[in-house]
Amino acid sequence: MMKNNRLPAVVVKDLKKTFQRQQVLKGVSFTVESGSIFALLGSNGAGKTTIVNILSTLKTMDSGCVMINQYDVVKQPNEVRRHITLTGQYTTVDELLSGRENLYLIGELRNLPHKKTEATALLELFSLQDAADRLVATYSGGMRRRLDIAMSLMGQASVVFLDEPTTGLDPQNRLEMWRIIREMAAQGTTVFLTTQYLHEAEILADQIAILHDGVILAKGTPATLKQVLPQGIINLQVRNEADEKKVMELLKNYPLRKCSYEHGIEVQTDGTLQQLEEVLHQLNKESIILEAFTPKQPTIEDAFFALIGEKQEESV
Ligand SMILES: Nc1ncnc2c1ncn2[C@@H]1O[C@H](COP(=O)(O)OP(=O)(O)OP(=O)(O)O)[C@@H](O)[C@H]1O
Repeated sequence: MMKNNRLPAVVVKDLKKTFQRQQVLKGVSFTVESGSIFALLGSNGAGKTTIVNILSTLKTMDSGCVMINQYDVVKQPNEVRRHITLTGQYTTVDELLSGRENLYLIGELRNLPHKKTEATALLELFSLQDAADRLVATYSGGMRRRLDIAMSLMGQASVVFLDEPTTGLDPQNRLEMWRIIREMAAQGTTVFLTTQYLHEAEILADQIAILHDGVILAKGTPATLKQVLPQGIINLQVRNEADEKKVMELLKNYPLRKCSYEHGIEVQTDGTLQQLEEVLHQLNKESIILEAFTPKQPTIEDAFFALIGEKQEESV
């Protein structure tokens, strides 16, 4: 959880980056508190990996300022590298070694004085103690992913970058990864994660930033981000397709979305009783029978689409 009394672990100010002629980052700014979980959300190609690469000194920026634990990524890259770890596609697990041996190997490469104790603690944190001395070739996909992250944590970095840590994992392994991420933060590590799963950001992160079109469109706690939405979302379910078409026409002045279930329509009102009455009145006038009528708790997913929708309308 957040420890507000400490200096921020990551400070990004007006970060800009252009590839060839495409300006991917147009002035990105945000701060990550020490010991918190920060999620960077964005659609495909939004520039999340570019940000992670710049923050972890793998790529250069065009302009702006990035500080990690008070070290400047441009002027003090070696100091920054000592404080961070980047997981994902970059570590390689040796299949012909056991999990423990893989961890020892990294400990030797990094010249760590307490590699055995660290390895044992990480095997336990990542629920790999029982499989510690088995060859990695016998590990499942989820176990390999956990070992991969454990390896990158050897050396006790204080800021961990996790680029889409649960992509491709089954639900059980995803839950296990969530537990590990929470545990890392509870032990004081700052976790910076990118994810394509909005739900994941919602349940894990202390702070979320939504990246779109080269800028941070919104940032805040999951609860604050939900507030960017009008609170009057109602899910309606009608009896058949004909009624569904009628409702779509009758309520066309409201923001509407098809629901994933049959003959379901989501209507956004301003949350006032007056608008709710108006919606019901219009349906009643046309004798449309509702199978179901449910107010809905907005999710981060709704906020994400609402924000991106607004942005696209603005640019039309
Ligand atoms: N080295 C490069 N040369 C040219 N263009 C690049 C380079 N690296 C990234 N890009 C472009 O920058 C944009 C952002 O890429 P980036 O990988 O950062 O996005 P992302 O948000 O991580 O996407 P995804 O979720 O698909 O991984 C993309 O349009 C990509 O094509």
